[in-house]
Amino acid sequence: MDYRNKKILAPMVRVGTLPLRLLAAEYGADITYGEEIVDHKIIKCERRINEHLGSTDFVEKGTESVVFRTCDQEKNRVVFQIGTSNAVRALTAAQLVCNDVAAVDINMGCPKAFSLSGGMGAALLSKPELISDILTTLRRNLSLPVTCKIRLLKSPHDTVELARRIEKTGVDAIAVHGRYVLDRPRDPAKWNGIADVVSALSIPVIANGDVFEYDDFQRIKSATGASSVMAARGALWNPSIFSPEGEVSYEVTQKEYIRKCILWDNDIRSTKHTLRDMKSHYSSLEVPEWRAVVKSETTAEIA
Ligand SMILES: Cc1cc2nc3c(=O)[nH]c(=O)nc-3n(C[C@H](O)[C@H](O)[C@H](O)COP(=O)(O)O)c2cc1C
Repeated sequence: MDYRNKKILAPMVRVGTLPLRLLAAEYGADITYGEEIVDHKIIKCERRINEHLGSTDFVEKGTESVVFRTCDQEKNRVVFQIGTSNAVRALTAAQLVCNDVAAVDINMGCPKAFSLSGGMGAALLSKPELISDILTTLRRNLSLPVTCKIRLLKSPHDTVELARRIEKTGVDAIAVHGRYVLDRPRDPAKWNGIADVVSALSIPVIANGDVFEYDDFQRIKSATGASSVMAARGALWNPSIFSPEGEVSYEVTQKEYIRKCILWDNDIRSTKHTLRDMKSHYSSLEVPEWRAVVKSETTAEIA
């Protein structure tokens, strides 16, 4: 996988399932990350071909619960993001999916209590030896690209030192979310913090933070010198953000999203959660249309 000059759909829990990934790609996303999946969870799964949908499913053994669904169409651009705190488990998780995805990524930025208490996400940022162990283990044992996604540390010096250490593990690229662990999403992303990492490394750096419209892809690239750019909320609110032909209306992308959720039998909780995040950006949720969505028990009802 080439990480230069790419527009990338960021990993988003509950949101970055197959329908949103395919939609983002249709509008121009070159690489699409799946939602973070914790190693313990994927390790409990078995791979099944779903003849009916034409998908490859990773289903929790003994249940019908689909933990990760993908398809051939996205095989060359989908990135499987792992939540982990252990090199052996991360490798076991990656080996299970490695023939069906284009790359694997380790989440080192999630500040949520669930991740931190399990020693995952941003908890890794203060454990450089564990980071090296995980990334080196993956790099040595997998033939597909390995990356990680970090946040900024307290000082530019610390961030750059960590990034240099990560580069030494042989990873193919590093994504930098330009916020500190304690920052809120509404705090502005610090693009200069990303620029510091770009100047210090030779591997491609993927810049992430506050890309809300098509022109922002170029803006953040010029400001940071990064090789590629990753968008999360901007792409969730309107996946056509990736389109060089200009954004289409939210009503259109929402409809397309629901259509894909039906086609790929997306988990209803993921569909509702994603629609909620999309919708709340544009209007209050105190409207009859949204109340009807909340009550819906199937995607067909939502449609
Ligand atoms: C709904 C949602 C879910 C997210 N889930 C993940 C995740 O699974 N893994 C991850 O590394 N980051 C996750 N993030 C963080 C984003 O990938 C991204 O780093 C952050 O939102 C900043 O990008 P933005 O300013 O373009 O939104 C999530 C963000 C949102 C809004």
